Amino acid sequence: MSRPVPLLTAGALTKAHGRTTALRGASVELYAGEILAVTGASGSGKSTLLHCLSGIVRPDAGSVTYDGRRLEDLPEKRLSELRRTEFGVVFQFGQLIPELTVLDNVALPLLLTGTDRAGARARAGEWLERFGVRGQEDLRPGELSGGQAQRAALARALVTGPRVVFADEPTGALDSLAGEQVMTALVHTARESGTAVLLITHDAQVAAYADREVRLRDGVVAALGVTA
Ligand SMILES: Nc1ncnc2c1ncn2[C@@H]1O[C@H](COP(=O)(O)OP(=O)(O)OP(=O)(O)O)[C@@H](O)[C@H]1O
Repeated sequence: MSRPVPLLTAGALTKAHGRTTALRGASVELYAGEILAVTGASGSGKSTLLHCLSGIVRPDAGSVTYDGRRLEDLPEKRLSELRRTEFGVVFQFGQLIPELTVLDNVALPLLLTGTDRAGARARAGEWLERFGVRGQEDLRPGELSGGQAQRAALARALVTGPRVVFADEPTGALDSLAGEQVMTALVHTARESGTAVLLITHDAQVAAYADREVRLRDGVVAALGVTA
């Protein structure tokens, strides 16, 4: 049987932030529908790798290929469009927009991709319900618990039906019960919709939700292993 083609590939990425070199030739492959954990010590380059893979940051050298397209060859406008339609992102602190209601936060990515307001709000409501955030649609994010806010952030990341979700320490600010609820919701929905997840974590319990794990050490991928 021929090997499947990765959906997203980082090839020998290097990236420096001023005088600090965060990535020194990191290579990784993400396959369609898989959940890949990227682990490693603080400062090993995990977030920088995620930013390069998701097209938020351009690497100094090396290549990122998504579905046959090299991100570095895309003009900024095409790259933004691709990020809006194909990628979803969740950070450690959900980064919901504080001035908008929870419902409008989740509806926003749909509005940005051309869905009409009524349709976007209806779909956002369905996704919030799916993530167990009920009856809080009209609150501001600051009025939610940490776990509810992260589940709303997941709804926002998944509402457009992306093929890849990038999750940077999505449970890092939560207690273990809320963290488990967030991970269960993320894994369940990703499996159901065939969405690939690149999950950054330093927590072995969180990494255990993944199909596969890669470990970064000093900006390179140090080891490959199967966790499940
Ligand atoms: N914007 C920046 N400006 C300067 N240095 C940075 C910047 N972002 C990251 N770095 C440095 O690059 C290195 C890698 O950082 P990165 O955030 O990618 O690692 P990480 O593994 O995600 O760390 P953590 O687990 O602590 O979030 C670190 O030494 C960090 O201090």
